[in-house]
Parts: sequence; C-alpha cells; structure tokens
Amino acid sequence: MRFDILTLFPAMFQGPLTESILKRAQQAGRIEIHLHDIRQWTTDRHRTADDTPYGGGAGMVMKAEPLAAAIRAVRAADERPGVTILLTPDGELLTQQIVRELATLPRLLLVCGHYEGIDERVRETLIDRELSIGDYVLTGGELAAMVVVDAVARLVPGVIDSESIVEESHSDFLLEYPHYTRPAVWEGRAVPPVLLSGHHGEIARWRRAERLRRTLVRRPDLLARAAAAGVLTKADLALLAELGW
Ligand SMILES: COc1ccccc1CNc1ccc(C(N)=O)cn1
Repeated sequence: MRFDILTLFPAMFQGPLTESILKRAQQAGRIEIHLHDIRQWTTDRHRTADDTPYGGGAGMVMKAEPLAAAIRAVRAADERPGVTILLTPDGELLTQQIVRELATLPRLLLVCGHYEGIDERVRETLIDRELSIGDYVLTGGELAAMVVVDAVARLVPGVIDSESIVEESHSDFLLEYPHYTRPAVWEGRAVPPVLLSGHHGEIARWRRAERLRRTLVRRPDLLARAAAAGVLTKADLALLAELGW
C-alpha cells in the first residue's frame, strides 16, 4: 500500500514514520510512504502557500493553486488509483471500521491543512473524503495524518502479526480485556488466578466477561452498537443482564 502525504512541514513526520513498526514495514516493502512539500508547487519568489481570507477575519487560508498542483502532480506519480483525504476537524469521525475500509485500498493521499483550513474550491474539486481524528483542533493536519497512517498501516498484511489483528478490540465494538505479565505478584497485587490456571476455556470466558463489563462501565455507547451489530451472544446478554444492563 502506498501513502502520499502532502504537507507544508515534511520534517514533522520524522520519528513516527521512521521508527519501529512503520519503519520496518517500509523496509520490508509492505508499505511505501512518500512525503511531499506543498511549497514545491508554489510559483512566486516568496513561495507563498497561504493567504488572508476573503471576507476578512483572523488567520490564513491555504491557497488553491499550489495545493491543487501538488495533488494533481502526486496523483500522476503512480498509476495506482488512490483516495484523496483531507484531515480536518470538520471531517467524518475516524473509526476502526473506516480504518479497515482504507486498509483495503492500493493507495491513500493525505492532505494536511494548516492555519484555518484550505480554499473551499479545492475541497469541492480535488478532495474525495474529509476525515477527523476527533473533536478538537490541532495546529495542522500532520498529527492527524500520522494517526491515519499508523492505524491503516498496521492492518496491511505482513505489517504486524495477524493474530493480534484478529483479536483486536473495537472491531467488535468491545473494549479489551485487562493484560498481565510477570511477576505473578507485584507490590502485593496478584494476577487473577484464572489466568495462571491453564484452563483455556475458562480463561476465554473470563476475558470475554471482562470485555463486556469494562465496555458497560466505560463505553456504554459501544455496547449499544455491539448489540445493534448483533455481535453479542446469548451468553453475553445473560451476563450483561446480571450486571444490570
Ligand atoms: C484543513 O485543516 C484544518 C482546517 C480547519 C482548522 C484546522 C485545520 C488543521 N488542523 C486540524 C486538522 C485536523 C484535525 C482533526 N481533528 O482531525 C484537527 N485540526
């Protein structure tokens, strides 16, 4: 899978995309990440990529010409069809379901806006989808783009071991069960005995019960979605009834 990131600050991506899992995934050729500095497509002496908003008001707006030229040039750089996504607080809220959908594409172009946003005419003509990583405003779309790359890349085959993908939470709307590792007792706190019992059936039941209980307590909204999606078994519903749901 190929990611193209269009940004005014390519250097911001050193670190998250050049370390650990994403670095190894690139070295293994599972994913390609190409960074593009939008200023490369400015034509004036001052390399102007933003300007004051028509109608007045504070802040700056990213200019249409350089951004449009950048998107068109980057699209043309590879024959694989891609979806062009703008990261913006106004976008559709990113969920694991959307991440799974994006992970099936051969290519993603991520446009990182800055300042107060980008000229509306680029959104109307060249942006296929607008996504937000949450209801808060950042100084730019770069961190949001890194979140999308990280979440999507980890689902690309061969990037992480497939077992942990299968088990991952949020795919069935339920939160994760608690995790423990050595030592068996830490500062007087013991690991739940069932996890040391070796009874895999009991362990599975305990973990499922913990996922349901934690989701009920922390994210009842997700539990409602799980019920609506039909992923709760009769045993789940019985246990939830006991918990007062
Ligand atoms: C087109 O970009 C913008 C448009 C308007 C305001 C700020 C920006 C840039 N800042 C961003 C970008 C994405 C997110 C998010 N929640 O995903 C948060 N802030």
